[in-house]
Amino acid sequence: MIKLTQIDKFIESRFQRIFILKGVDLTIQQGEFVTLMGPSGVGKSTLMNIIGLLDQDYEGNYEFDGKSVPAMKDKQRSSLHKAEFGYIFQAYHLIDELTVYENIETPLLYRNVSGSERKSIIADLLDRFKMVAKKDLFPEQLSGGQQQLVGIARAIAGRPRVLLADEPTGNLHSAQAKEIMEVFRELNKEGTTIIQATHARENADYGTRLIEMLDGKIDKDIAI
Ligand SMILES: Nc1ncnc2c1ncn2[C@@H]1O[C@H](COP(=O)(O)OP(=O)(O)OP(=O)(O)O)[C@@H](O)[C@H]1O
Repeated sequence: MIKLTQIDKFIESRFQRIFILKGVDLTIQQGEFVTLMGPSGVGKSTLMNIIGLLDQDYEGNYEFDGKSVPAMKDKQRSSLHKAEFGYIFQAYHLIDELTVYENIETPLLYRNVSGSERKSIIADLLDRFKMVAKKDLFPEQLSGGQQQLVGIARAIAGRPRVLLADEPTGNLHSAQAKEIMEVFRELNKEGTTIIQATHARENADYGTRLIEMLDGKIDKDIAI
């Protein structure tokens, strides 16, 4: 599904080229649950942004479902991003002025999903995450764990095949973090491919594969 070959990402400073990723080869099959770990600044978020089609500024090849991503036109890449990827961030990135319901609805509006279908998808998600009673509240009226559940609901509303989660439990206490990881495990069982970056070793135990990065490279790649 995802095949990265010899990916280099670098920035040009005045005197030298600084590599953020160097020679990364990585193949991820549909249905895997992959955890990226490694010290801060090692390139985890950079790699996830490349995988999620948010960063085009790199060298090497990236094939998604056998199609070369660098060869795609911007429009094609952007519709692929919208159709196939859901993104979850450490800092939730919910829209403060919108209710829980409206936050979950946003990506569906971009995808031109009909009103009745939107209602049914959101009702299912609210039910699944036990947030029905909270649907008219605003993000600031929720706990961190609840905000992250809304972030997940929003990310999966469009039924993406790949879920990218960048330090998704970084702001949560351990019980909330566990709840989020259980949701990921369930989504993965239903067939969603999950790629998470985390500093928490216990989060890796929910996955099927652990990749440790060092100095912009893959240092270890272990099946769990
Ligand atoms: N646009 C950019 N310009 C300059 N440096 C950058 C840019 N993007 C990333 N970097 C640098 O690349 C390195 C890798 O960053 P990245 O965010 O991918 O690391 P990370 O492993 O996700 O770290 P963390 O665990 O702290 O989130 C960092 O040293 C960062 O400062």
